[in-house]
Amino acid sequence: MSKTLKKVLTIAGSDCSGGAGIQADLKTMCAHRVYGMSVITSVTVQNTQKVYAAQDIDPEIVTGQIRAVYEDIQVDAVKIGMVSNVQIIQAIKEELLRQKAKNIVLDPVMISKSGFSLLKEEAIAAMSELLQIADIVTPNIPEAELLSGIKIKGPKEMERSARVISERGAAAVLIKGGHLPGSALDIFCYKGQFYPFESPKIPGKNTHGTGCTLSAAIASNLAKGLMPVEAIKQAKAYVGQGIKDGLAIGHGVGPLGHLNEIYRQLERIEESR
Ligand SMILES: Nc1ncnc2c1ncn2[C@@H]1O[C@H](COP(=O)(O)OP(=O)(O)OP(=O)(O)O)[C@@H](O)[C@H]1O
Ligand SMILES: Cc1ncc(COP(=O)(O)O)c(N)n1
Repeated sequence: MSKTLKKVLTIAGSDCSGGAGIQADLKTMCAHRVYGMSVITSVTVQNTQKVYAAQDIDPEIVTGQIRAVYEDIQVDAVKIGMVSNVQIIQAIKEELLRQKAKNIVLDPVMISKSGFSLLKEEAIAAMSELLQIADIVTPNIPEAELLSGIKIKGPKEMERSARVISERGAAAVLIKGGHLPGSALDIFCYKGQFYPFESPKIPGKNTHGTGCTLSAAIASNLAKGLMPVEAIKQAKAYVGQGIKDGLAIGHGVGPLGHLNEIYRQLERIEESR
């Protein structure tokens, strides 16, 4: 089992309430049956209602965590989430280059759903450093606007914005449309082509960590050998199911239901005994 088990690393911030960040990523990896590992960049103080504070980890400790993992374990894919500041961005870039990391999915996290800045203002420009090493970058609408300088109102601007972000060095760009009215339309720009992924918007308030979950699912699928378009298609379906299975936990924007399919399977096995 351990010989075929794929290993996936998340480099992200901790969400003590379990809905986003490292915690969402590890649950996603678990549900994808890959071995999850984590490098923590920042410890946030948050719940489903609000982010109260964040304590960034020393960049040397971030480097040390990445090195400790890569020196000992073969990593099949890596997802990068909240990176907080310029020094941490540089530390991640240098170490991932040194380790010749492959299958890098970058979720350029900037602002939480509750409006807290998870990336220092001066670090927004430095995000382009990470674009250059990413195989797939997954900005939401406000992040794509900041990275490309294009105001996005619909699919046309999503495509233009994706092209600009590609020109800035990202190998492939998935613009997530969860913040736009209408359906949940994401557009993937890959090797000069556009691939739309559209699904009905699921009503409800369980969308805490949708972006974290999507990027962790894409990384897990890449680790398992899926090609980018299929990896994204399956990851989007996983997020949709997670929103539908959303858990009534907390008083604000609640978490996705990650392992419900596995729980359902276990229940069926128990019932058939
Ligand atoms: N209500 C919804 N129903 C179905 N899919 C959704 C819904 N909201 C978001 N999605 C999908 O979830 C994924 C993440 O999109 P979103 O735009 O919410 O990212 P994000 O803003 O980075 O997330 P987060 O706020 O967690 O950081 C996309 O594939 C998007 O289409
Ligand atoms: C550590 C961490 N990483 C990412 C998010 C974004 O998720 P959301 O936009 O759903 O608040 C978050 N809230 N916390």
